[in-house]
Amino acid sequence: MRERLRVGVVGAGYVGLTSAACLAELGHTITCVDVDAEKVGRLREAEIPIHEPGLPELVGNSLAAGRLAFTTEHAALRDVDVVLLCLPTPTGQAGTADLSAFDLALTTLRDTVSPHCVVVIKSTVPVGTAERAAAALGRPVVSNPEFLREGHAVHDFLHPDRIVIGACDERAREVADALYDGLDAPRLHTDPASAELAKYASNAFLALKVSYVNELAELCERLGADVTDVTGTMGLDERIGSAFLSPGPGWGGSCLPKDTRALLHAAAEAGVDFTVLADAVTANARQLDRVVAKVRQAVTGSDDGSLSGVRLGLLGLTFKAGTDDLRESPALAIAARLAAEGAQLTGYDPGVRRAADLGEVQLVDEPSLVAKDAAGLVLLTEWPEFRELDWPQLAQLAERATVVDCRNLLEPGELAQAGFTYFGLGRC
Ligand SMILES: NC(=O)c1ccc[n+]([C@@H]2O[C@H](COP(=O)([O-])OP(=O)(O)OC[C@H]3O[C@@H](n4cnc5c(N)ncnc54)[C@H](O)[C@@H]3O)[C@@H](O)[C@H]2O)c1
Ligand SMILES: O=c1ccn([C@@H]2O[C@H](COP(=O)(O)OP(=O)(O)O[C@H]3O[C@H](CO)[C@@H](O)[C@H](O)[C@H]3O)[C@@H](O)[C@H]2O)c(=O)[nH]1
Repeated sequence: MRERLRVGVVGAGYVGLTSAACLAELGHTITCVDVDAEKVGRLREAEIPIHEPGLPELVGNSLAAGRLAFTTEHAALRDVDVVLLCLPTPTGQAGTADLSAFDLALTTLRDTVSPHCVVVIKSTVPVGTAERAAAALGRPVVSNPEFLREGHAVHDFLHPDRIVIGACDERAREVADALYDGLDAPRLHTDPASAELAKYASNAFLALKVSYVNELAELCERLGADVTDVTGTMGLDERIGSAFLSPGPGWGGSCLPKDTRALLHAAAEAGVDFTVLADAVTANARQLDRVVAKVRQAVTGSDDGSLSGVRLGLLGLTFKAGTDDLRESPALAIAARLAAEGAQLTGYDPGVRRAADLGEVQLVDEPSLVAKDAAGLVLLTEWPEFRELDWPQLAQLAERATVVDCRNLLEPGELAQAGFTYFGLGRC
């Protein structure tokens, strides 16, 4: 018999909302608290503020079944068996994780939850946070980091590669374990510090992989090799694996940049010179310059040509395909650099409907408007639908039919047939 728990979820963002909906699907009863009253109002109507496949259906079903409720009142957590902390931990001073929202929630919980309630941290937090929280709350606190990817959040939560539970206390560990009854995934039981570090170590390793492949792509260009064939060969080695070997405009999003900064900060504080990670971060910043240099060369035909007044169309603004998240998007960082050089930018992204924080980019709602009179198109996000665009028509609309494909998404031969001069990354 599976244990049904009364679960409190604090924070209704990508992690909190996904956890709440999926745990309700597993049969638990969920009360989800968020300080954002507007968000809570929309969630009560099953209006989902983020783009995550499957999430609207899960939230709608569980709301209707009475297994999921949203509130702004932390007091609603008085009788829950377990509380999941899903609060934001953005970059703070000098690269550390800013724990102010997290600490505020702890203060509120201290006076709210029952003495038997088990507290579980799902936010990504520095090593030692669970121990500090345990002292503040006067009870054991479990570290149970989340590994879901944006755009695949529901799938990743319900089919995780692993579930990590870091606990010092046996009962707390058992309660945290029971949350996931019904999921078929390897479980790793460890101490809170190891669980906390495992999360940062995983994200930092993913960042390393992409920085490696981005620099490799440049080497391929210089040596006349094709990066797709090089990484294709590497990826067939099980020790390397084929994931995270696609060159791009740089890694971004709400997690990899902030988590690498936080881990570097923690390493420095601990007196560890984490050079390989520091270099991966530097390489990622350099990748933005590489892309700008490539666009300049493609559009002006010279390494020092001026982009002033040049009209460029951007395809993709989010940090990757399948999400509406613009946080730390390399596409927007590249746009800012191009705009600083005087380029006039229009942008289209199937995930971005409102003109929010787009800097100098004028958002248009169809790709043909991006191509119209453009001196070049820059593909920055790997939305699959960009492959299916009417490229011959876009070539007609553009002032000059040039495309810089920063995701190696398009078929160079097809683009040439459509009339485009094509530039990819690391392709000969
Ligand atoms: N986004 C991801 O893909 C992802 C994946 C794994 C782990 N994480 C980690 O999970 C944590 C949360 O990330 P996220 O992307 O879900 O954040 P988010 O910004 O999408 O959501 C955080 C939510 O917490 C709410 N909030 C802030 N203070 C609160 C308080 N005192 N009480 C109640 N609610 C409060 C905010 O209003 C917001 O709705 C971070 O530590 C992040 O690093 C994120
Ligand atoms: O081959 C690749 C793979 C990824 N990226 C880029 O790397 C960034 C990160 O991508 P991804 O990891 O899919 O994004 P997130 O949804 O932020 O997920 C990461 O960050 C989450 C928050 O911590 C973790 O839970 C996930 O496991 C971890 O993959 C994006 O800019 C991608 O475009 C590439 O350029 N090439």
